[in-house]
Amino acid sequence: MTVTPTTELADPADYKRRIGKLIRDARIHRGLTQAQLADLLATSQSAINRIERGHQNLSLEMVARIGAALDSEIVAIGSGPTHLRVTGPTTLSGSIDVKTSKNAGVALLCASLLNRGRTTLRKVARIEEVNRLLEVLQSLGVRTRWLNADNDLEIVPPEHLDLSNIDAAAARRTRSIIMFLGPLLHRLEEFELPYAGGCNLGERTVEPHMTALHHFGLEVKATDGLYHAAVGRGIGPAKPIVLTERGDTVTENALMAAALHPGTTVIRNASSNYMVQDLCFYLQKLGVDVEGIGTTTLTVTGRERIDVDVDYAPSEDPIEAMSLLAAAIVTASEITIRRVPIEFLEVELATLEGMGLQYDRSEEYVALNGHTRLVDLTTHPSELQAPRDKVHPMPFPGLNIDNLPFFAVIGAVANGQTMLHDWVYENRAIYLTELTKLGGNVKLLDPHRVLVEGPTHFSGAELICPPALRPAVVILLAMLASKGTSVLRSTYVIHRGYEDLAERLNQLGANIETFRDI
Ligand SMILES: CC(=O)N[C@H]1[C@@H](OP(=O)(O)OP(=O)(O)OC[C@H]2O[C@@H](n3ccc(=O)[nH]c3=O)[C@H](O)[C@@H]2O)O[C@H](CO)[C@@H](O)[C@@H]1O
Ligand SMILES: C=C(OP(=O)(O)O)C(=O)O
Repeated sequence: MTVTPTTELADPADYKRRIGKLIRDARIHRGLTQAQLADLLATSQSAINRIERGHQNLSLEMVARIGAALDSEIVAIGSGPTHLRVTGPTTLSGSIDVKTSKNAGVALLCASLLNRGRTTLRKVARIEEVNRLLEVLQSLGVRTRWLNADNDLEIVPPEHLDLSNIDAAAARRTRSIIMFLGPLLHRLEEFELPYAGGCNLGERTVEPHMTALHHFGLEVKATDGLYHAAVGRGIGPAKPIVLTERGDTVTENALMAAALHPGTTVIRNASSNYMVQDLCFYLQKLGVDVEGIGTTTLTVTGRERIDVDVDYAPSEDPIEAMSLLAAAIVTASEITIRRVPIEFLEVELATLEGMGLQYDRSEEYVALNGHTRLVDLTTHPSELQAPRDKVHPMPFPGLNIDNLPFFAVIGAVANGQTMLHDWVYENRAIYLTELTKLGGNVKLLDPHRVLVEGPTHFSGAELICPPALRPAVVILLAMLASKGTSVLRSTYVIHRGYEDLAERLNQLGANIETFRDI
């Protein structure tokens, strides 16, 4: 990724000179010659000279390496927000692989706390949500290590977990911290966890989690930004746990609590969604008996203690696959999206077919987890019509709630009116109206219903990322189709769930520059 630090008004040559001067000052401060710094960086003295005079474009990696070599905060990559500058309209071409899912990644990181042995997770998406959870795990004394460029990740919990130094700032940036409750209730009798955070999607209850885990003796009081948890020992579910909402993370929390409960637990109205299935397959590798995977009744026979070295490869992300499909559709491009977890995208594809999307689908093959069915999809530029009926999500095997927002930008390039009904989130649909700033015709009928009228001729504009992952990506995709230059500011929320999205779209022919204020 090339990151260009900038202030909005600075001329590009000027910020290169400013960075060059910062580097020169830091080098002199460290008492190094240009040749000595060049040696440390395995480059030439003339390259350092060019950098210091502001005559050289710098990659993010190079700036980071210079910062490390000079032990200088001044040239280290700052912690300020990153922004994207998109030049469009773009036509994409080529192939792209779907990465493994954020939602299985975070569940598996939490589940690794059940195991006293070593967990190796293969090809984990290197995204900010994972980074936050790794920071929290490390602050509890868990050893975590990226093993290679394939993003294989090793996790080794300590004999005793210490919550006294928990990284509360990292914990508060993710909702997934709530999934520490299930594993922790077996290891600690009393503990505190910061409130779950994450995207701003309106009220999101944690009550179903508390009710499910109460069956395992967990009592939680929430005050002063903390969940105060106390666990009654020797308590296990006396009857099936009936979830009041078919939520993904609540199902995962109940599964994790059941995994270390040495009896049989039945979970009804369980989610059978992709991340839940990945978690179940991992639990099976830990020696936990799980029946009913892919259905809404899970029967788990847990173990008193789990201590195994285990290797697991989570499956590909259906939401990233949908994002890439949407990218191809809005830019009217022919691309091949490889490793699409087709069983979690059937309704989305059927809806798109109904709208007129032309595509080819390869034979199915199996993901590295040994279970999930994958295909490669090749899109063809197609004239789309708005769907006759509203597009609405349902728990799996319905249309995934996280895929619904992409139908806003797809509806915008289709002929006619597309109605989206997001009954799930109190406050996510509202962000889709940001498409109007790029020329879209998007009306919020009420907090849950959006009407999109197409076709749209998008044109570039400057926007701040909405504080919600999928709507933010929807805006980015519309920018790919927009004529002229667009700027999308403060993109952390996108990095929360996508690894190198801008760079990977650039490999397909997009023109997206990442920059940062200094
Ligand atoms: C880390 C992770 O895996 N996150 C996913 C998970 O979050 P998670 O499992 O945390 O989702 P929530 O429990 O917050 O559910 C999302 C919203 O749907 C409501 N609700 C849910 C189920 C139900 O049967 N009835 C109902 O009303 C909830 O009250 C909430 O407002 O599931 C969400 C819904 O699929 C996805 O958007 C998230 O990407
Ligand atoms: C809402 C989402 O996730 P999370 O549960 O991490 O907020 C999402 O993935 O779009």
